This record gives sequence, C-alpha cells and structure tokens, in this order.
Amino acid sequence: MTSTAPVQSSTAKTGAAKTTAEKTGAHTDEAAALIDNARSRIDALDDRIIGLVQERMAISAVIQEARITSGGRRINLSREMEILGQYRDALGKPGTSLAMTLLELCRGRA
Ligand SMILES: O=C(O)C(=O)C[C@]1(C(=O)O)C=C[C@@H](O)C=C1
Repeated sequence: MTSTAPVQSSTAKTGAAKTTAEKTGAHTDEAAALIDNARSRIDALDDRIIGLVQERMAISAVIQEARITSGGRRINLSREMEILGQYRDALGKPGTSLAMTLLELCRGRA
C-alpha cells in the first residue's frame, strides 16, 4: 500500500534531527524509504570509487617515479590523450572532464 500522507516534522524550526522525508525531499514514506536505501548504495559505491582513485594515484606515482628515475619526464602526453579518449568514448564530454580531474589528481609528486 502506498502511503500518501505528508511526512511532517515539528522539529524543523528547532534545529533538531530531520525526518527521513526532510532529508530526502520525498513527499511519501514509501519514496523516502526508497531514496534512503538507494542513497546508502550510492554512498557505498562512492567509498569504492574513492578507494579506486587512491589506488590509481598510487600506481601512477610508481610509473612516474620509474620514468623520472630513468631520466625521463613526469608527464607522458600521448598516454594522457589515450586516457582522455577512453573516458570520452565511454562517457561523452563529461568523461573528458572526469579523466582530466583524475589525471590532475595522479600527476602528483612521484
Ligand atoms: O601511464 C603513464 O605513463 C603515467 O605516468 C600514468 C599517468 C596516469 O595517471 O594515467 C600519469 C601521468 C602521465 O602523464 C600519464 C599517465
């Protein structure tokens, strides 16, 4: 059964804890529960994505260090173009921006 009753909070003006409905912006308990559950899954995914980005940064640092130690340069533009193309092909124009941000994070000091 779908609940259509608006979820209200008497604490909204007092600064006390928000209700689930207030947190989610949903107008029914059912929608609020769905959003709450989906947000938990997004939070778990974001934790994994952040971990993967950190793992990428560490591997990238190893590559850069090896290249620099061998007398080369930190940056390898042709490889960066390859990566930008891969993200663009998979995700479109915002994919390019995402790849640029990733590369910026990874081009730290090796
Ligand atoms: O693949 C490399 O050669 C790297 O150094 C790694 C990496 C990357 O993070 O993907 C970082 C810097 C380079 O300019 C190109 C790519």
